[in-house]
Amino acid sequence: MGILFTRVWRLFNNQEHKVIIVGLDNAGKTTILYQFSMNEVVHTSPTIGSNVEEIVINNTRFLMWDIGGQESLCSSWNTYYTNTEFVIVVVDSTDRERIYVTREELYKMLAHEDLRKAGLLIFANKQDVKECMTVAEISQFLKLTSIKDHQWHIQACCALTGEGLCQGLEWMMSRLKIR
Ligand SMILES: Nc1nc2c(ncn2[C@@H]2O[C@H](COP(=O)(O)OP(=O)(O)OP(=O)(O)O)[C@@H](O)[C@H]2O)c(=O)[nH]1
Ligand SMILES: [Mg+2]
Repeated sequence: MGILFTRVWRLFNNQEHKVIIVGLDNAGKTTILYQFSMNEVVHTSPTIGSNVEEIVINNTRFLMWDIGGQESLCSSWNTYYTNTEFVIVVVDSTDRERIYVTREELYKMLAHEDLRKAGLLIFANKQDVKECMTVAEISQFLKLTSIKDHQWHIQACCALTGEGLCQGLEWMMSRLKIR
């Protein structure tokens, strides 16, 4: 019984958690994905389709899908939703004009049945740029406090330096622990 329990526990603990990284084009999704997987800044070009990487942190495995954010691609985000445990929404904090587009896409996603149980992590990226939107401003624009049916967290970050990314992952790990 003890051995069986241990095996089941390991199996459970070892499972891969599916994460999708979405957001408008140029937000920094691919840069974030490769900061997670290689710990460095890669030269990116607009993603057509998706990139996927396995990220292992303290024995916890995440399978992270970085999905292209160009307007024509947003309508295909839903093909990635099945079994997703976390949605990471990357916001370009310098892009004040399109924050409302992000809000529209965000609420469309949250209403999708396949994401009913998914946790939501918002990265307010490009915090290195002067006069970018703050976390408080983005929270307000996105009306985050109105989200009651999903666990959510917003994290300021800079994908170029990696600042703030670990804190985002830590929040995801903390959500896994309390399940
Ligand atoms: N200043 C600054 N630039 C960043 C930051 N993160 C990403 N970038 C730049 O923003 C541009 C777009 O980054 P990507 O990671 O390709 O953006 P993306 O969200 O994957 O874009 P799509 O694939 O088109 O959806 C690149 O030139 C990055 O170097 C950041 O934190 N600060
Ligand atoms: Mg990309």
